[in-house]
Amino acid sequence: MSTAETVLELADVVFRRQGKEILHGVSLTVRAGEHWALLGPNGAGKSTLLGFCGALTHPTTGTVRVLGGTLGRVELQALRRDIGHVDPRHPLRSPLSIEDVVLTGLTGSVDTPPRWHPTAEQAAKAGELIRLLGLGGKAAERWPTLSQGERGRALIARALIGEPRLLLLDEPSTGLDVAAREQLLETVDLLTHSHPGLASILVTHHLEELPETTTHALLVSEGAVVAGGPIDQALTTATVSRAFGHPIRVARHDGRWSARAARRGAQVA
Ligand SMILES: Nc1ncnc2c1ncn2[C@@H]1O[C@H](COP(=O)(O)OP(=O)(O)OP(=O)(O)O)[C@@H](O)[C@H]1O
Repeated sequence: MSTAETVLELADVVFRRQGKEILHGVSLTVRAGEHWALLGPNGAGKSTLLGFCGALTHPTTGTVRVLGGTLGRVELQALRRDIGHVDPRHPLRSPLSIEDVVLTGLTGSVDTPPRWHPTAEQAAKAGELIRLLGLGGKAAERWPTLSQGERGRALIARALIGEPRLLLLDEPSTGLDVAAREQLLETVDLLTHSHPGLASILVTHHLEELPETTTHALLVSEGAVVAGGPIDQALTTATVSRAFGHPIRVARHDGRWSARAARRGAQVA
């Protein structure tokens, strides 16, 4: 078992809303340096789980410890500063430049607060991250003119500028064409070298959207865990077929995952 520091711990988490039990006792431990995929069909409970990981929601019962603080006992705002949350539905309306968007990661706001100016050090850090995320030379380009892929990478830089210990990526490849998706995945893979202690959780419906550096997976269905742990054990033809309620053949080539329907007559292991 890894001795790396525990970044996130969900213990027997139950979540009820409007008389309906949405999560039925989910447990998960994420340690520094681990890169988790959170996978499951529509309505499985992935976004609800990510809400706990991001210190946004409290469980009905069970405990959630994020970065050493137990939800319900610590100030959520303080915890959130150490969590980088990449939301593809980032609600930006004004024409900020990439540099400005990245700097809003320091103020925790969508727009630049009035009269706020970065220090030289903060501006240099933003520039460094913009280059790391493959947007060098585009720092002054404005949000409305950016492609989906560029926005996605800018949001990762925004999430990283506060030097978080936990990075949450909510369906980061949604809406990207194949080249933009591949660039984004390559960028995520690079983070294992540039930010070695960082832990991450990436939500997706598609195995093809998993970065090669994903180390662990949690497969959920109907509010319960189907499989969880090191990725090679968690993602198999049997577990993925069970989670998605359909015979699906899972394969891994050159570090990348794929899933396709098992054809009638073919045996599913
Ligand atoms: N606040 C709420 N009140 C009532 N039901 C809710 C609430 N939040 C989520 N749900 C329900 O809980 C279930 C899980 O939702 P969740 O959004 O976590 O699933 P998901 O796996 O992220 O789905 P998708 O892949 O479609 O985004 C769904 O049936 C959803 O309708």
